[in-house]
Amino acid sequence: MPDFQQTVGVVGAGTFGTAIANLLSRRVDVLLYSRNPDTVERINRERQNFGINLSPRINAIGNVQELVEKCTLIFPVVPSDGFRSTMTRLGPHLRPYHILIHGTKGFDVQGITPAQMDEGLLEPQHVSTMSQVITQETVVRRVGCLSGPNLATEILEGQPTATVIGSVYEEVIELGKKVLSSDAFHVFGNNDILGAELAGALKNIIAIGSGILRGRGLGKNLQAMLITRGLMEMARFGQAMGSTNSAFFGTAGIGDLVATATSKNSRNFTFGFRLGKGEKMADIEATMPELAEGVRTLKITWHLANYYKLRLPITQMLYNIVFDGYNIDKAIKFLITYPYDVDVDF
Ligand SMILES: NC(=O)C1=CN([C@@H]2O[C@H](COP(=O)(O)OP(=O)(O)OC[C@H]3O[C@@H](n4cnc5c(N)ncnc54)[C@H](OP(=O)(O)O)[C@@H]3O)[C@@H](O)[C@H]2O)C=CC1
Ligand SMILES: O=C(CO)COP(=O)(O)O
Repeated sequence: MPDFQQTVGVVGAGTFGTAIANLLSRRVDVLLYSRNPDTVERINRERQNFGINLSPRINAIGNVQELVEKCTLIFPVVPSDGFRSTMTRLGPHLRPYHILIHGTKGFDVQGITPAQMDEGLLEPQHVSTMSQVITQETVVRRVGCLSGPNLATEILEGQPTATVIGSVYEEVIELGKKVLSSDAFHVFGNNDILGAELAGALKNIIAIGSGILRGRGLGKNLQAMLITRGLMEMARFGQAMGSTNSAFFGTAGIGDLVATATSKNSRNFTFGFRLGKGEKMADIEATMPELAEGVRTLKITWHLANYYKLRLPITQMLYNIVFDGYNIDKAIKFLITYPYDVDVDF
């Protein structure tokens, strides 16, 4: 069995995968996997990615089998809609001794077509978190997630922040802390992995809403209320999905929500900002090369909330705005006059 302390793998050479690789390289050698041979060749030749110099301890790699044989600890950091296919590619090479800590903030949907989903047929059995996908597609059981205020652009600049590793396995949390912790990166642990994954995915929805408010030129009062009530909706949805509240009130929840819902470096906030400025969804998607996971998460969450018969007025309004072109000012009026009865209701 290879020694995880010598070489750690990262799957996905996007902005967050590169940021994680840079953090890891303070303590261990890193193999950064990209499925694109040109990306592998370029990174190894230029020793840069996204304009950031890479540590000499990072090497790009395009061979899955070699990656898995050389690394027992691997961080998959690919978008949620490519996560399952990535796991099916890694699956045949992975062994029970491997440990996977993913950094993906979104949901997987399987067993239902997009048209069936639009007909309202989505049920919980169709939706998985990334840790569930790992255990469905591979023999790996020691799984964790990274979740927290981790805007990749800031991490790549060397700015300090914190994260939480969610895992039911203490050894996964301890190992993650060991390889990632530094004076620029504080690592917490939480045994509620489901809560940490849900919080990381759901805050992207609220970040879109916050961007919309900024795009409309609205101020901090309303943004603060959106974040406050948005957090309540996240926690309520989490309860319906079976998680505790703890992750929502920590680093993975309110921590990441504040960062993502207030930063122009967030793709989700930017997506909302442009909607708020009056741009159409199709135009934004066509001109925004980066990924806004929250759009996909919003659709899945709205359908599941309907299944659970949850009343999530912010999620409802955002769904109407994003997918049905509902008038933003009417949506804001609806929320301001919504008959919320109590301030804190859980
Ligand atoms: N960026 C951020 O600030 C943060 C992002 N995250 C989360 O991390 C995840 C990745 O985000 P980010 O790195 O920003 O995204 P990017 O779009 O920057 O990069 C995604 C990477 O994943 C690879 N990829 C895409 N689809 C697949 C696939 N089907 N199979 C294998 N590889 C694939 C891409 O490879 P290729 O170049 O070959 O297409 C690319 O290298 C998201 O879920 C995001 O929410 C979490 C915290 C912070
Ligand atoms: O999850 C993130 C920060 O923690 C990144 O947010 P965006 O995907 O909106 O850029």
